[in-house]
Amino acid sequence: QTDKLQEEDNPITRFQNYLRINTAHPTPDYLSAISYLKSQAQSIGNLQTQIFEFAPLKPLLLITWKGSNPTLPSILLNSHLDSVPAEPSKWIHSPFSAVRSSDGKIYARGSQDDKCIGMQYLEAIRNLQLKQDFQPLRTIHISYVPDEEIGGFDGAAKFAASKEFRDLNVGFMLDEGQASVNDEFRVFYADRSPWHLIIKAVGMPGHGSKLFDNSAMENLMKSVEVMSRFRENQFDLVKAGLKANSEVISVNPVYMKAGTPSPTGFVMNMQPSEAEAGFDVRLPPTADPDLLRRKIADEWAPATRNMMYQISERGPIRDNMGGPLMTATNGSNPWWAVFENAITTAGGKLAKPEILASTTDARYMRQMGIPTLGFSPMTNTPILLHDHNEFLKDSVYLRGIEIYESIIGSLSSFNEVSTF
Ligand code: MET
Ligand SMILES: [Zn+2]
Ligand SMILES: [Zn+2]
Repeated sequence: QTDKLQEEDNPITRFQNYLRINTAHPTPDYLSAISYLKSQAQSIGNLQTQIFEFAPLKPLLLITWKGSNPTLPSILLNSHLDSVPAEPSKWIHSPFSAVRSSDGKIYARGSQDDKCIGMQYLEAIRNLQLKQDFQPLRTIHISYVPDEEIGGFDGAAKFAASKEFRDLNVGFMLDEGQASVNDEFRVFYADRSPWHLIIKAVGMPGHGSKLFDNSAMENLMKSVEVMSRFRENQFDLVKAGLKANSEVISVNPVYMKAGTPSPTGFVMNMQPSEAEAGFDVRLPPTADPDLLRRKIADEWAPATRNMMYQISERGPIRDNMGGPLMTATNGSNPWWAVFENAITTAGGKLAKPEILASTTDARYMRQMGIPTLGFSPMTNTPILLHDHNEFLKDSVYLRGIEIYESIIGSLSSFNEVSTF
């Protein structure tokens, strides 16, 4: 057969092809993702590519468009290669099929978080290269990093601390943000910091019928009650409109583990001697981590109630001066106005800068002192990251490319000598 249907090559199909690479944990296909992105860069031309491996089997792709004045600090556009897992049976389309519905919704794990921006950066550069009169003054780098969804320790953390990163002389960076449900673009100047908290109770085992004090389950449940009250108090501040979701400390249970297993489930007439629960905790940059540590030790998991706990702090929470890890969005940061103007010039409206409720790799670069904004150009879009049926509309995606053309054009042409 000679008339084999040739697949169309356009921004949407190129996005779909990236989405079809299964980069979900626990076995993200980094090699296929990188080879796809590299081939995209080659098809654009005039770009250099480098692959780093700061940890074994954790490749990182760097794409570079050299500026006419490479001595000026460069611009870095970051996105992560990996995705969280998906439960295919709960999706209306398979999570790695990137099906486009008749109303233009492209369904895929990663469509919002964050493969959209990874491809939009490239499409914007593709378009800028077609403009005869455009040549970047500053060098533009795009980084595709592994492992963001599992903390970034073998990805952005090692990258940011490397000599290779220092040599890029990055002056300003963009990383992922989050969708906006209205027609204003959202921008994020800080992230909340994640802690993984595990609390564990031990106690005397006993017959299922026996009432006694200090069982492991009783002790664990008391802690859960105390923590639920704290959670409610924080949530009340949000519900009352006093604080944004991202400005309070969130504590959400993510697993509970207890019981004596049996072939058909659990032994029902035994009270277990051990019980544990895991929590996702997020601290806004203004929170006092010492205060929370004390609260955990004294109230949430007190040794007096036979409780043990383990806090795993997932990344930095303070800057190098001991202050909150955030990027200025005022006159003290010359990049801010360039960014803001670029959005306006493209006909976009920008919402008031926010703290991100979740966490991104940006924290590692902010810690290196690099001004970093979180931005994913998705307006009028429900926030579906880590959710079932994650999708992005084709029209929103294409509009995002135009927004990035404006942003990348402005940032790379910014001629002021940096003063910080
Ligand atoms: C725990 S590190 C951050 C991973 C992911 N981006 C999240 O916010 O959950
Ligand atoms: Zn993400
Ligand atoms: Zn995510």
